Amino acid sequence: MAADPADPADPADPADPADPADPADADALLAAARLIAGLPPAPAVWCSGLRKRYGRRPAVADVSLEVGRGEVVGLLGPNGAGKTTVIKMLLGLVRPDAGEVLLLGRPAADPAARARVGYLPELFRYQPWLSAAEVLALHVRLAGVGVPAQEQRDCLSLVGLADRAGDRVGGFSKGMQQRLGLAVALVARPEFVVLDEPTSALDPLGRVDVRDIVLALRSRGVAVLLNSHLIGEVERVCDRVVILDRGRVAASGTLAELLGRRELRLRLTDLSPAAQARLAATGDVEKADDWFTVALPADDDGTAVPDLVRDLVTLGARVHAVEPGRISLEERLLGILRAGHGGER
Ligand SMILES: Nc1ncnc2c1ncn2[C@@H]1O[C@H](COP(=O)(O)OP(=O)(O)OP(=O)(O)O)[C@@H](O)[C@H]1O
Repeated sequence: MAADPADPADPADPADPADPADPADADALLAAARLIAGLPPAPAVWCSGLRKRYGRRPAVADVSLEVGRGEVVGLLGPNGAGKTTVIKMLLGLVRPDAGEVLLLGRPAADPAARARVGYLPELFRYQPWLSAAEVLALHVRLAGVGVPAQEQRDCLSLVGLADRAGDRVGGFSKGMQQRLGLAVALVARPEFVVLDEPTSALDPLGRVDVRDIVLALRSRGVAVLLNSHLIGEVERVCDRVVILDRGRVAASGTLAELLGRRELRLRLTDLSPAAQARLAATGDVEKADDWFTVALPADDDGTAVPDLVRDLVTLGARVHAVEPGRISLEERLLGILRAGHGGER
């Protein structure tokens, strides 16, 4: 007989709650609890199909991404690409028009999730009448976390503000305010840290400090989402990169995936016109003395290099050296953005 979901006594009724006093239900509850405890923790953040429009202008057209626990992900893209808007939607600060977000496995607006997130916004101003130490203490209270005073002082030392703890924030330089913002993002022992342009006002030493801080966070299993125009910074610290362009994900992947073995350097002599044409047919070629750098096709299935070398030799070229070249993230980023704009930028 089919189960009757309307019958409260029917065990198949999904609305009939488990009774912990019933040994069968208690065993099932225990098994479910063990199953859940054994699951890996939810990603630091996950989103799918995010969209946001301001008036008639789409700021974010369709963005899906994930930051795993202990992972450092870089967000790159030109001005106005939608990076800050995505960040704000991930943190429940801007309501998406469409799409879903899970922050540490919970809805983005859930205070329990937000209390475990550290955020350095792109634009911020702290209360100018408070001292740096008071600003930190205030944020610790807002996060509802007990952080001892010594740990708060350590946090100010970490960002290089130990000797300015008692000074009013109103008298801080831009870089010092940014350092304080970083301390605020870190002080409540977050599991996920979002840094929106954390080094825009920092001197070179400050930038190195931020890099070290991000790497230290990762080594403690803290996930980081880093939005920065400093591509070298992203390249040095990020495990993965998401490139946004006009509100969409233009590319994403690990640095190895994005940069890959997409170029080949060859030292060649006795290059006939036919061999030169064969080289040019592979991809863009740059020449410096006897060295040729050729871009490999993005869809290379592993045959491009052996086929090229075989053909060059057949066409009479002398092949002295063949080595993989690695383009920089900056070159890759520009290539992706130019391709997306039909080469008009
Ligand atoms: N509050 C807002 N009201 C109206 N338009 C907005 C608002 N916030 C963002 N936008 C628009 O949304 C688009 C994306 O902006 P966003 O700040 O997310 O870009 P971004 O990639 O962070 O840029 P940048 O690198 O310059 O900081 C832009 O066209 C911007 O003008």
